Amino acid sequence: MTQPIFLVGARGCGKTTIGKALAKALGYAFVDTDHWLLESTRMTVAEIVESEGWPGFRARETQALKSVTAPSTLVATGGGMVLAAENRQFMREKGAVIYLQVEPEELARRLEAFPEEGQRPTLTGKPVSQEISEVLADREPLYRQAAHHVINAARSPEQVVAAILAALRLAQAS
Ligand SMILES: Nc1ncnc2c1ncn2[C@@H]1O[C@H](COP(=O)(O)OP(=O)(O)OP(=O)(O)O)[C@@H](O)[C@H]1O
Ligand SMILES: O=C(O)C1=C[C@@H](O)[C@@H](O)[C@H](O)C1
Ligand SMILES: [Mg+2]
Repeated sequence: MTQPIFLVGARGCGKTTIGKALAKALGYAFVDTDHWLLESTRMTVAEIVESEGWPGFRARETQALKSVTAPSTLVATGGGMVLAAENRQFMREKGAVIYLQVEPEELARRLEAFPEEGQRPTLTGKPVSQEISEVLADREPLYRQAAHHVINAARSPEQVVAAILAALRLAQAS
C-alpha cells in the first residue's frame, strides 16, 4: 500500500499523536499540516490568524494539504481541514481518509490538560468546553462526509492504531 492516508477530526482527537505512531507502523513519512505551516511561515496559527484572519489561515491550510500530499505519506490535518469542500474532495480522491471520533467531554479533558494556545486559538470566543461541543456539532457531518473509515479514538493510542490498521487491511481485501 502506498496511497496517502489523511487523519481528520476535532482538535484533540489525536491526529498528531496517532498519526506519528501509525506512520511508523506503516513505514510511511509523517506530516502534520499545522506543523508544516509553522515551519514554512515561522508563524503560529494564532499569529497567522492575527495578521490574516481565519480566511487567510484556511487558504494557507488548503495550500499545505496540496503541498504535503504524496505517496507513502501520512497526513495529520488541522481540525478545520474538512470545512472546505475542495479539501474534502481532494483527500477522498487522493487517498484513504480516517475520522478519529471522540466525544466532546473527552476532547475537553485532553485540551484542558494540554491547551497549546499558540496552535489552537479560540474559534468562537466562548469557554473551551462550550466551543468544543458547538464546533463539533457543526463539523461532525463534514468529518463523516470526508471519511472512508470512522474509528473510535477514545481508546489508548495503541488500540486506535490497531483499529486503523485493521480497517485499512479490510478495505484492501474487499
Ligand atoms: N488516544 C489518546 N488517549 C489519551 N490522550 C490522547 C490520545 N490521543 C491524543 N491524546 C492527547 O490529547 C492531546 C491532543 O492530541 P493531539 O495533539 O494528537 O490532537 P490533534 O487531533 O492533533 O489536535 P489539533 O487538531 O489541535 O492538531 C495531546 O496532549 C495527546 O497526548
Ligand atoms: O479546529 C480548528 O479549526 C483548528 C484546529 C487546529 O488543528 C489548527 O489547524 C487551528 O487551530 C484550527
Ligand atoms: Mg494536531
